Amino acid sequence: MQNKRRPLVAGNWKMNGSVELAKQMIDTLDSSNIQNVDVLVCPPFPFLSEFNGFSGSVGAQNLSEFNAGAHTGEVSATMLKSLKCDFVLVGHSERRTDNGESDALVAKKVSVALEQGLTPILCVGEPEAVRESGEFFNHIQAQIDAVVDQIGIAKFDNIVVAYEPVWAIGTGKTASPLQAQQVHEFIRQYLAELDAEVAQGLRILYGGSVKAANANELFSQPDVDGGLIGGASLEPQEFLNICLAAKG
Ligand SMILES: O=C[C@H](O)COP(=O)(O)O
Repeated sequence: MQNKRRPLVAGNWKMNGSVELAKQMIDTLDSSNIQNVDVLVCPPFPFLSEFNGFSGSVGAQNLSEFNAGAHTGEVSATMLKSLKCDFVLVGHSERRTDNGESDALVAKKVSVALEQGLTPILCVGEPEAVRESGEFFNHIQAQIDAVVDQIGIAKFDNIVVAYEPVWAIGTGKTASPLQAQQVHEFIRQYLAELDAEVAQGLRILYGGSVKAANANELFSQPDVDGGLIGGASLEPQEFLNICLAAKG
């Protein structure tokens, strides 16, 4: 039987990179013949087509909640599919902050991605003040509830969740393996109350200052199924080393 929780390592380039970096990344990853890990690169929209023929997967960093029409500057799920995307990040904290994406909008985007056959990577996580207040489980639960209400628990079979504590993103301040495990376990147990089988098969990635040097310890936690990598995914060899750390 296929391992539904096969490790996944996703690189989120954010608003960085170039055609040249795409070529270097593909060369490095394709020549490494990585086994037993799903590798995903999420470059900015203009570089998606550079990944045609890449041995791993390609994904987008965002999608529109609309399918087509007069929505200037938006990119639809159908367009992403035509560019061979399999995945799309939804609700990254930078979009929640910079673009005011609400839990409800994020839930709608997850639904649209699924309808068009994309696998959404639902990003959740608490800001520093929420962590310090001790209310982080409630914060994450609300982010997840919005999506459960929109799509139902059964469709979590076709999504990936990424836990990214906002205070750990791009700060060099990684969550400890214990802190990551604690939240991942919470997410899985919370969803297991709705459907144990779906929760057991759900991939939950950790994101926030992951590097090759700390990846192994984070990925060894029982409920951590890989990573969502920002800064370190811009360096081909470093990203490859993180992918290799996920294969167990
Ligand atoms: O999507 C990736 C995350 O925001 C993590 O970014 P980072 O690895 O630069 O901290």
